[in-house]
Amino acid sequence: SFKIDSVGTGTGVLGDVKSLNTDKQGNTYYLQDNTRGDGIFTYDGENVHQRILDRSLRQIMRYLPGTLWSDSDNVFNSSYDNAAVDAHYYAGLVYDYYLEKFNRDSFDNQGAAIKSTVHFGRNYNNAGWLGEPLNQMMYGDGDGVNWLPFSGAYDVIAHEITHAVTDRTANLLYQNQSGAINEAMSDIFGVLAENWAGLGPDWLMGEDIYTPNIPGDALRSLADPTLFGDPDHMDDFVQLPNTREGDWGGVHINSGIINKTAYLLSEGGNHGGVTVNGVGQDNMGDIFYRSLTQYLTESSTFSQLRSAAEQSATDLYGANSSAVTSVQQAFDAVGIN
Ligand SMILES: O=C(O)[C@H](CCc1ccccc1)CC1(C(=O)N[C@@H](Cc2c[nH]c3ccccc23)C(=O)O)CCCC1
Ligand SMILES: [Ca+2]
Ligand SMILES: [Ca+2]
Ligand SMILES: [Zn+2]
Repeated sequence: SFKIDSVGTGTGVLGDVKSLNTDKQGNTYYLQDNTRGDGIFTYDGENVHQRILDRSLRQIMRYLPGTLWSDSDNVFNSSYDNAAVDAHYYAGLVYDYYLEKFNRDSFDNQGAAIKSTVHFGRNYNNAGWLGEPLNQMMYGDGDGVNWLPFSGAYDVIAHEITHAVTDRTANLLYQNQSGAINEAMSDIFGVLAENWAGLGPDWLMGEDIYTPNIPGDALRSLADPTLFGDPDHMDDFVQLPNTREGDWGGVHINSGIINKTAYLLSEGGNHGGVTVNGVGQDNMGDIFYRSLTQYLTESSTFSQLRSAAEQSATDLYGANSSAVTSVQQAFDAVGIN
């Protein structure tokens, strides 16, 4: 069927109203945004997680992506709609971020369709990027106490889409130091994208969907990872087994060291006995984006990230630029040589 672009409105997880690019087919409106790349598609998982017996990816694949979200009047204002509204709207904003800031057309730089499944599971307290062969995001509803529906946070959606960018570029192995860099890249561009959209500025991850009854906390902090129990220096690198229980060698924990590095490079500060002269968010983002897309590989270590960032800063600003010095200061400050 040929596409008819329409514009609807919807209410997000936090009760905010926003306009949505939809697709009109007959008298039905779908959460299909035809204005960006090969499209942005949002699906109803219909609580698939509860229907999967063994929770295996093979089982999940039988049910995902679910049903393309449809509505009869192009007004998505029921509570069941909230998670879909934000998944759809924020995915479009993340597409715009990568296109405007890095001239990257979707996560594969070839306009790949961006697909999200919400209502992946009632009380399912997580979200994620499901790589090959699904190549889509999924969002749990959260338990309502510790978590709201995960698509309600722009930085979470930018985090997940950045996993897709990483998969198509450095393809950093999701374990140990390469996995912690993978995680940090998603947190860093999650925060930068949110600040770019004017929905911050903060250096926190997931604050909009984390513990709705407790203000001011978050899943992670890039400015001070230790606020939520993550390390901010190599002296505190956490050795964990490369298992699910060990968070694949602590990828969501040791990412704090790289997150802190990015924060210091951007904002400057004194840490680990070192003074860092900040270069600002845009320049930090350019240095980390160039590292991710031009120099890092599957097995890159923290030390190789330092080399990649120094080379990227040299490429962008010159060998004797203050930016190169700032990169060296930032990595010195967290003890990465
Ligand atoms: O993308 C990621 O890194 C996380 C996806 C984890 C995942 C991996 C493989 C299959 C399924 C899910 C999801 C997010 C995450 O950081 N999850 C952490 C923290 C977390 C979320 N829900 C939890 C429940 C219990 C404990 C920890 C958590 C984790 O999975 O560790 C990213 C932003 C918010 C949720
Ligand atoms: Ca945030
Ligand atoms: Ca909270
Ligand atoms: Zn992640």
